[in-house]
Amino acid sequence: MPAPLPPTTPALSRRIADATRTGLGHARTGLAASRAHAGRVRGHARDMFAPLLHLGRGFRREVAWARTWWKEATPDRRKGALVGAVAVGVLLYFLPYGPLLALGALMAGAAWLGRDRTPPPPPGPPPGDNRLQAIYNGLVPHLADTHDPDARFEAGAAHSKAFEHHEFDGDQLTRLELRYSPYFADDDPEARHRIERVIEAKAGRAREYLYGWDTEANRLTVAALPPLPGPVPAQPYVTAPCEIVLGFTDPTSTNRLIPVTTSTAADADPDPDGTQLPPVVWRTGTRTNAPHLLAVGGPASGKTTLLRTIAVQTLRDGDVLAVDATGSGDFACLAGRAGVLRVETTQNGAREALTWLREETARRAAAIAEAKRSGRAAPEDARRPLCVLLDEPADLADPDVHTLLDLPLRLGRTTHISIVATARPAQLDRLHPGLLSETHTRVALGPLDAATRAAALGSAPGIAGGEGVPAGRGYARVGGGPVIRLQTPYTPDPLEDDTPDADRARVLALLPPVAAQGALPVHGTETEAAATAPSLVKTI
Ligand SMILES: Nc1ncnc2c1ncn2[C@@H]1O[C@H](COP(=O)(O)OP(=O)(O)OP(=O)(O)O)[C@@H](O)[C@H]1O
Repeated sequence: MPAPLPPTTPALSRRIADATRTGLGHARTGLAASRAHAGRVRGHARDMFAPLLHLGRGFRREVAWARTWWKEATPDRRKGALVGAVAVGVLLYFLPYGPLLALGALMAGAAWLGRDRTPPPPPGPPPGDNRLQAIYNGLVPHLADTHDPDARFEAGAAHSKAFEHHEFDGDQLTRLELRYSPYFADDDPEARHRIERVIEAKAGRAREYLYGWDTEANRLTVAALPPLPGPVPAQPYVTAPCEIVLGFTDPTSTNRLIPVTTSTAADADPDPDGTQLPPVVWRTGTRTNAPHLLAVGGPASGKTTLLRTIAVQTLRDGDVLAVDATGSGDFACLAGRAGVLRVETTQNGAREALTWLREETARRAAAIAEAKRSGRAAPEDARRPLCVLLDEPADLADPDVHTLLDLPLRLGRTTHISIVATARPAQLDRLHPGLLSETHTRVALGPLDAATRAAALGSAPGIAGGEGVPAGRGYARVGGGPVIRLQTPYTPDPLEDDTPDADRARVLALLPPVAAQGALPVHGTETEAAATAPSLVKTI
């Protein structure tokens, strides 16, 4: 009698189940490996015997052809063929190498007949065709027009009806030229924006596109823009006096290149030799028609970093007055440096600084006018570049403070005074009208909607798309020129804890030394501001 099986416990059942699972897994893996091996052997055998298989197929076809001919031939033709075959056989028998020649002919015929006769697959649609058709279909609701004599956009039509030229890089659309109905309202920004959004949605939102609207020829050219170089670390730039590098742009947007070092603290492979990049240069002083600048961007879009970039460049041959209406102390690194007249962070301090600025403008204007009257060169202290940094001046509560800016804004060019202001998009409505009308150099940073970007730049950029715009990336419009892309340099606050050491050292090396007469403090309170107010006017 067989011994009774021991009772199964839950642990034992689990072990049995695990063992079964492991066994099954091994069996499955083994089976898959043997299948793969068999497949490989089959493949090798097929390659090795390919000529024989080819000939065999040819012989079969020869036999099949002969059989069909025999079946379909009339008795007379069969007889004729038999006689002919016997005659040829006899002839070959007596001919030197005759049988060998016959065998060769038979094999040549088999080789010919055994060739692969499967027709090549019909050519598929050209690469990117589906994408182009998707763009076309997306545009039909916006561009279909029953009045269009050429009916270029119609539901169900092929994209070639309207798309005249396209270029792809792999499966990425890089260029598209299309024609649209002459009745399309191509001068309406809203209508244009709708078309651009459809194209971006279907061609890929990750890249930026340059739109060229030729309203005379009813033609739209879309060009995908390559990514701009990443942030360039703060460094001294090769520029003329009164030239400020705001950042870098596309090579097609400027005809100038300057040498720069592109490696940052995070780079494992430093780049001591540098490279040449196309700069966005803003000119201040008398030879410009746009001595004032307004930078617009949302929170943490890089506005203050841009102001620091401008400050360190101005301090090479000019003075800086910084008014931080946000009170965040982002310009503390400038305080007390040679050439930095004052760093203000309070409302009272801002009023005093701007009052001094108005008086300084009047003094410079009078000195320059007097010098001109008497036929002398303007005195040095009336010509020294002065850059006034106003971080978010819309936060200055006292409306009278803003009017103090009117004179410096108006006389900035002749008195070598430049005002650089920043604003958040929501502050644009509250900004002093003078700041809007006199700042002809504009910068828009970070992600902004199309309408805000156009309002900030004073003109629609003609470039759209590109998701997730990082801090320091945006657009610039210098002196009413075209809107161009901009990547600002990375000039972080050296006093911030999280600034990498190499970047901190780089920015500190660019700043002038602490002034001999003693550092001016960053005023945290209005009392401190009042206490230091007399030292505001710098004696030159
Ligand atoms: N060009 C740049 N390259 C790399 N990082 C940058 C660049 N510009 C700014 N940043 C980073 O983005 C963050 C925000 O920058 P910043 O303080 O200048 O923005 P902001 O617009 O002044 O912000 P807020 O309006 O909140 O004061 C910082 O960490 C800064 O280091």
